[in-house]
Amino acid sequence: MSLAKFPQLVLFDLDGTLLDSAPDMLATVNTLRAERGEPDMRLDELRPHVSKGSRAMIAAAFPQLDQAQREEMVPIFLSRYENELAKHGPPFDGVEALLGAIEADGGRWGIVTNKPEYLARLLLPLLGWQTRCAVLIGGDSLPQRKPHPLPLLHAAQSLYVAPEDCVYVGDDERDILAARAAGMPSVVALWGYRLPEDAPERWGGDVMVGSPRDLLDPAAWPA
Ligand SMILES: O=C(O)COP(=O)(O)O
Ligand SMILES: [Mg+2]
Repeated sequence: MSLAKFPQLVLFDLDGTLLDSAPDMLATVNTLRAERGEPDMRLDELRPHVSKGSRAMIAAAFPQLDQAQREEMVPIFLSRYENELAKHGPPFDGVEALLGAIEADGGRWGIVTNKPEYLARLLLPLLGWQTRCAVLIGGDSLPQRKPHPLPLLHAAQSLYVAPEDCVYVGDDERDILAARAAGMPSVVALWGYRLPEDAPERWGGDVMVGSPRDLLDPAAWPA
């Protein structure tokens, strides 16, 4: 039997890391496009933008709008997305097994997302995670968001764990930049959302992993 253990606190990004939210985002975008008489966008067109946040998705879905018009659409996008939360996109395959394995090992896990906190909090009970997630920080919970290290440092500190004893798992460059700035080891989640020009091997993560199932082996985590 391996003596390796999971990190005592694992912090996860949400969209593109724990949750395959791209289909929910696609339903949101297509509702807005239908309201404007525009045809549906395809999943493969929207998916690469999902971890870059609502503004990036709006820019991808409505390239004809100027900056001010896109900004006006942000609250409308978020309110439409509230109707689609966890309706079309489940956690990625292997995520439930991984969270269960961390818990069975006596470890804790939490979420640090750039999504507005109220939306992330609405998702927790829909996913059955409300009593299991030890800490949740959203993009508007603190004065700074990822790639700033503050959300990761705050999450670790709130549970009295040193940053170097945590690991952050995320699918976007800003996730890895935030972890590095926080002095926290990081895992690049290659199963998530990326643009063709993104180069995850250059982000400086400690390990790159292809599937949540790969992390079921404690030896796969940063040493
Ligand atoms: O909504 C966003 O900005 C993306 O969310 P994430 O940080 O969970 O990937
Ligand atoms: Mg993400």
